[in-house]
Amino acid sequence: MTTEQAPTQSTALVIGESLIDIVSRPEQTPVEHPGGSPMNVAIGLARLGRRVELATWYGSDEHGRLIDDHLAADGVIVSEGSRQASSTSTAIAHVAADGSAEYVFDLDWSLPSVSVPPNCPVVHVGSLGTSIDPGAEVVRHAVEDVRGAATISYDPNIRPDLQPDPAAARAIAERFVRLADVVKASDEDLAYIGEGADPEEVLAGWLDLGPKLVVMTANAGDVVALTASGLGVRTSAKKVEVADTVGAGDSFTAGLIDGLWTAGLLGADNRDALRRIDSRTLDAILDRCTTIAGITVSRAGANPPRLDELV
Ligand SMILES: Nc1ncnc2c1ncn2[C@@H]1O[C@H](COP(=O)(O)OP(=O)(O)O)[C@@H](O)[C@H]1O
Ligand SMILES: O=C(O)C[C@@H](O)[C@H](O)C(=O)COP(=O)(O)O
Repeated sequence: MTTEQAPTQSTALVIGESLIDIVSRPEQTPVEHPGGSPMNVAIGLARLGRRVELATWYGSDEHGRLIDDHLAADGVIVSEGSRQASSTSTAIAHVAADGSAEYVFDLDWSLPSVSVPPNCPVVHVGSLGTSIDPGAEVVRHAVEDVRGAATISYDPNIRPDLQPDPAAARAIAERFVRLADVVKASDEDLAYIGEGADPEEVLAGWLDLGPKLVVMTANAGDVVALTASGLGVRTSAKKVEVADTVGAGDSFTAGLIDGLWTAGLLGADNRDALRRIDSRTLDAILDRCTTIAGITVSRAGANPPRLDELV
């Protein structure tokens, strides 16, 4: 008699901070939303129908329960050991009249270890999770270990308040760029670490460090994507009425990972195919990413769309 085991469903692993965004607007009472760039990416992927595990670090306090409920609502699996912080981190997001946000953080990022789920074609890391020790060092080792099997996606999502030295922020970012296959950065990230250099040139320079695909987003401006095989693609952001831009880049990143997944370009075995992605496939993926991010900016907080909103 043979026992047949169902194949394990592919699972994306996201590693990074979960926190509570306390969104403060002029002359309004602050509102609390679960946030943290990597957690937003995990939610974005889950809403696009992907199985996602999140290795993160938060407490079992009231804020932690808000995060639990938020992740459970979209079926994101929380890695064991993620809920042992003494308190849940917070980010006060000051939203200006134009919808742009600036953050002030109260953070603890100390996750002790990371275990990778079976059948994991992609690992996404970034933001504070790759820049704040002691957790960032654990993330770097995890990425070094898993890159033999999985595609690595990275978003520096630099917060100058926490990384006041642009050269140091650049050195940290580039350690991860060297390990990554796909990098998404905003023009603001690139301008900050470039210290006066053209953001597009900083982006292009990153291709020499190893990634197969690098993408720059710029609020309502164009998206620029460059590949290691020499392709360059430019796409416009969608014209939408902006509620706020919280989580826009994260929803874009979720769309990017999801699009590459559908195109069969994830997993270490597909690194060369990713490098050779054609312009039609890349154009279509980026166009869908701008739709996803456009929906996110059209509503309050990091609230990315579900699949049925994209038809
Ligand atoms: N004002 C806006 N109007 C339309 N789309 C926007 C706007 N701001 C952001 N987006 C969308 O979100 C994407 C990511 O925005 P960006 O602000 O660069 O990311 P981040 O949140 O990482 O700073 C953009 O490429 C665009 O598609
Ligand atoms: O993790 C952070 O840096 C702050 C988050 O709380 C916030 O949700 C965020 O990062 C949004 O990121 P964006 O996509 O770059 O707007």
